[in-house]
Amino acid sequence: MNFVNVILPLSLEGTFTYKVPEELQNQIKVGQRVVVPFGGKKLYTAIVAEIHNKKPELYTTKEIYSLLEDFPMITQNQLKFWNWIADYYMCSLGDVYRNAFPSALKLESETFIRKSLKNIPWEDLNDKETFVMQSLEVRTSVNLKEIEAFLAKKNIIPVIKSLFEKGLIETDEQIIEKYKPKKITYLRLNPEFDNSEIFKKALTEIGKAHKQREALLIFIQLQQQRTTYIEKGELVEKSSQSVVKALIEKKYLFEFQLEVDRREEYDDNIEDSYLLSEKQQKALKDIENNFIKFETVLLHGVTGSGKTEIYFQLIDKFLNHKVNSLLLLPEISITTQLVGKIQKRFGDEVGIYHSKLNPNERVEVWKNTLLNRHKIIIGARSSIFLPFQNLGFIIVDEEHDSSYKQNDTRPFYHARDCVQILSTFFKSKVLLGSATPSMESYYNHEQGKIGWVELNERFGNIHLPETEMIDLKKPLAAPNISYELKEKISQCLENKNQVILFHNRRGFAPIVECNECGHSPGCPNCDVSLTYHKVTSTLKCHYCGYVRALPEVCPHCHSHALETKGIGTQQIEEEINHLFPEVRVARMDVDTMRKKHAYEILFEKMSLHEIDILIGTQMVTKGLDFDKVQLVGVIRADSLMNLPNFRAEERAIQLLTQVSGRAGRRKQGNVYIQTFDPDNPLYVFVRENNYDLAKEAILNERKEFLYPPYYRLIELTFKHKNQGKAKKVADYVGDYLKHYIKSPLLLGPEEGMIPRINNQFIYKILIKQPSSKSTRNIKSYIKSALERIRQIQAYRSVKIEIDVDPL
Ligand SMILES: Nc1ncnc2c1ncn2[C@@H]1O[C@H](COP(=O)(O)OP(=O)(O)OP(=O)(O)O)[C@@H](O)[C@H]1O
Ligand SMILES: [Zn+2]
Repeated sequence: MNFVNVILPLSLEGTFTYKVPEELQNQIKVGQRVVVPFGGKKLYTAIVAEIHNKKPELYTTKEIYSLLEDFPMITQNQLKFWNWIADYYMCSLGDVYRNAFPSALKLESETFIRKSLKNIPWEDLNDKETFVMQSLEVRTSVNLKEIEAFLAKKNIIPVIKSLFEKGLIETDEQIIEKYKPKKITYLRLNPEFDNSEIFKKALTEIGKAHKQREALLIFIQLQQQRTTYIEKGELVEKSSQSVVKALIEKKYLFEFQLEVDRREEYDDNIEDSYLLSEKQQKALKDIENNFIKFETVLLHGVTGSGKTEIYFQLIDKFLNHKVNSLLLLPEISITTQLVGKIQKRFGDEVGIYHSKLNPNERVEVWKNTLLNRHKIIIGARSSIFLPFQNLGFIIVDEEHDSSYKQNDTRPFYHARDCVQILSTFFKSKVLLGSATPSMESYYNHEQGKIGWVELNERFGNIHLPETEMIDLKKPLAAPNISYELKEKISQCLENKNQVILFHNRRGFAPIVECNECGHSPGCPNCDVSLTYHKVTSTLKCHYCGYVRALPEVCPHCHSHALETKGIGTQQIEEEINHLFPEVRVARMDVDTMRKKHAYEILFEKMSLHEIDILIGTQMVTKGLDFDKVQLVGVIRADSLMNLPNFRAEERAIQLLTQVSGRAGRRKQGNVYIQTFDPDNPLYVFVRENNYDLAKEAILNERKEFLYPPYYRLIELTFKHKNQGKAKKVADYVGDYLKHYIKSPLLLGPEEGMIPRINNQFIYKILIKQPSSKSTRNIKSYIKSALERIRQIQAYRSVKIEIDVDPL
């Protein structure tokens, strides 16, 4: 067994073979981290995927440099899971590795150079070479990135090469471990002082240094009281930095360091579980019965029905059988109320994993999971990648939520769907929960693949809120607030209750337009209009981040007739402040929630009733559970329906149902939906709380127009800064695929909905396939089309992304 195949953190197909040096042969295991050279002098951290003795015939193998630890960081199950993801989502194993593994554990290679021992013949060097050698006079070693500061990038390699050939420098690869364990400094007494004679003598030697003597006595006292080590910080606090330093210098005390967990211990009281209501009890029983027959069960429980409590009791039952659980939540909910609730119940058994953790905290949760220290993991979508031990139960809360799909970096996976595979490795049970289940889950239920449990009553037998439509064509109290809504808000506030208002656009106004010439300032990098942010008096692009000051005159015709069109949350806030000057208003959107702990502060204020009206984007629709929210208002429902996406209606109904669900969770509440089109049949479903009927309508349409869940989609995106090139490659692939896939199932290539983002022109191809069929063939056609593209030099620079099951 002297070869290994490893996974490199690169977007390259397959694994790579290396030779194992003799001294490592007995130590190497699958799943371990190793350092390997790749592509010239670069070093990477790779993961061992396979150990074998098949010597590659076509090339000579390089050797592994070193092992990073003597145990596997990746489990066998994870390797299987990574392979499945790479295969299904059509990306490389390296893409999965890069995304699934904590960044702090992936070492980075940087080439360093240092001076050799040879004398420097300064007069023979050209000025570029002189620069480099001078920098090495002041520092022993410099990396190539730093040289970019004084030499043009393209010159660096030739200059370094020449100095190298002259024997003046040596290159030197250094690996930088990014993960820094947290260390605490402790103190101990000089062991010689165990002998009381020596100790007495030492005390006299301290002489007049009273403070030192005092500190030493405090230390001894502490040590007698404790079974643990004494932290240096504690003694410093009781005495002073300089005194402790002196004691260490005089060798009365010795310092030493230990690694500790960054995870803070939960030291509050543990709460008992609640008594379930009759309905909850029944739902729980139904779920358990369904698990006898099905691996996956969906709990369809209306908003406020107490699904969380049912999750906890199931987790508890699994825990009693020594089985671990994973609770997945949409990204936003993770920073909110549920985390506190689960910690109150399960204390230190819980590990939390999400994107707001810093890299070191991520490593710790990873290691603790590997060591089976967390019996329960609560996390956002990326937590499916943790090295689980003994995972027996997985819950996907709000399973319909689109944040389970990763859409910014490869792999473009959907956590809910991946969980179905993950569970087969562990033979675990999966519970999906939602008040507004996805069409995919309905379909799976129809197909007999998953069990289904209904919980159609709110906890405490409280009625779901009463919903009314308000016609925006009637006179208005403010540009976007009807008299009726204003009146209802006043009443709600008079009764000392709280209000949530939902609008799906952030900023002040999506468009600034000139009334003279019709010009609307757009983003220079993208084909979109800039959004006006009044607070900062700027125009921002929500796609690439471009920002400019609001121009005083029209950039096109120089008139002063610039006006804002459309509305954003900032504008609603302004109108509300104007209508209710005495009232405490807060806004919740990406712009206000950027700071760390912004959510916690806002939720605290909401629970303490220090906020009367909360205005926000989609963020306010998810999971919030505040006793005093009696009124929910939707500013403009039409803007949800009119999005050009086949999922627009499904999403609109889900959003309206979810946001309505924030109202009246302790006592029946009210929902007011403002719209220009109150007769739209979709609103009937929302008003009557009839999600089942809505789902029928949506599913019929999906079937007719060949969309999910009846058809699977694969979307190809072509991007290039040269429009012609992007189009050419898209056409080439389209023509190739036409041989195998016929018209209604192959759409495009066509321009992206936004034809240019961040200076990249975009073309798209959409492929459909009946869900009953495997996508294997389609995927192989796509692969061979892309292989052909890679053969053509001129086309290689076009970026091609494959999105399997796009949302
Ligand atoms: N058995 C119980 N005893 C006491 N309180 C309960 C019980 N079950 C639920 N509750 C309370 O009822 C409220 C609603 O429950 P929960 O937040 O779990 O609803 P949900 O089904 O998750 O709703 P949503 O889908 O709207 O998020 C919570 O404040 C919860 O603490
Ligand atoms: Zn832009």
